[in-house]
Amino acid sequence: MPREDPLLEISDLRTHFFTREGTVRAVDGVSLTVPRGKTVCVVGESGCGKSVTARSVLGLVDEPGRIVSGEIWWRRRGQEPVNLAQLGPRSEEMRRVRGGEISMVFQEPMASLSPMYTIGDQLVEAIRMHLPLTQEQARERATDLLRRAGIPRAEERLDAYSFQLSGGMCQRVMIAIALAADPALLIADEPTTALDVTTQARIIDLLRDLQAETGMSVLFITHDLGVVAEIADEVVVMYLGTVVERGGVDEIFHDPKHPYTNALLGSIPRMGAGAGRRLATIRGNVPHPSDRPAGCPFHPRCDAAIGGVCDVSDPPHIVFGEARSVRCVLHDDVHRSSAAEVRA
Ligand SMILES: Nc1ncnc2c1ncn2[C@@H]1O[C@H](COP(=O)(O)OP(=O)(O)OP(=O)(O)O)[C@@H](O)[C@H]1O
Repeated sequence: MPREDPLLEISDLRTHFFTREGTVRAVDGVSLTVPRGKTVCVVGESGCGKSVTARSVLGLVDEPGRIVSGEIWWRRRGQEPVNLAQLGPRSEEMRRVRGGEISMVFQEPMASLSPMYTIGDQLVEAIRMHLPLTQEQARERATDLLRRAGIPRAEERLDAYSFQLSGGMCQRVMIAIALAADPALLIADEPTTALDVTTQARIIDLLRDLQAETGMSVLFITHDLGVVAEIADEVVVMYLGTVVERGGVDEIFHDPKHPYTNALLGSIPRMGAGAGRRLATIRGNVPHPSDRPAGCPFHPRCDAAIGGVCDVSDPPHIVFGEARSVRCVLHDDVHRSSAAEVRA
């Protein structure tokens, strides 16, 4: 079956940090696709390289990091594709893409807004940076965007400062700013992590509604599979700088193939699971990327690991379909039989 139209295609991306202590391979061979009009969730524990992947797309990798190889194809309709990995972070083309065609919402809404300027000033500036509108037209658009982001008394709020608003309201303002230029792709990096549970749910609903209304694509980064179930069309599971499994949201939840995906699913609270029942946690911690285990990076924490195989060889990449793949020896006939020999 031909794959849906890709808007963003990341291929074998490597983003490393060259620190005094050594090279941190934060993103080490990531490939993923965001189809037009779909929501793709990138999930994994803290430190797996989710944020660095997202920041690489927009040329926002902090010093001493840089993209060392790979491609990030941005495919605007009717235009030649652009490899964002090759654009200078401050180049004119990257500035046009960043905030205009692709925009990003971060985890800490309070920290992203300036306390020195009103919400309206910041929103109008974002609009005018990308659209040829007069001050008055931009202010009208700003009111409309705040309304669409679910902010009551939008016109009054234009004159408020961020410190006068709650965290949830600030995140709605950030979402309004992100939508200022009608982006084709919204990257949301843990946008609800800093908010209380009720506000989290409202923000997720808002993003889902806005996605349906505008038809934009969303790349949503989270460590929370509960959120993934709410919002994703496709899921990318990351572990220690690599993609270990990809699939449609139902495939990931009902037919997980990687032991890491299984372990993440085991740690989601379930309705009716019984009060006081302990949640399964994944034993051990994600190692630091500069201390990557040999073989499969997950093997020291994996209950299904095969000695002499998983701790020695890189896991094979098994492809089941265009958007369905896993990196694990358990799903490879050739490797499985050699593993059986090792065990015999
Ligand atoms: N400026 C930096 N210098 C050195 N290492 C860095 C830098 N920024 C990130 N890293 C390392 O890159 C790795 C991946 O970080 P990243 O923030 O992408 O993880 P993540 O999966 O998004 O986790 P979280 O959910 O905690 O944000 C981590 O080990 C982190 O320590």
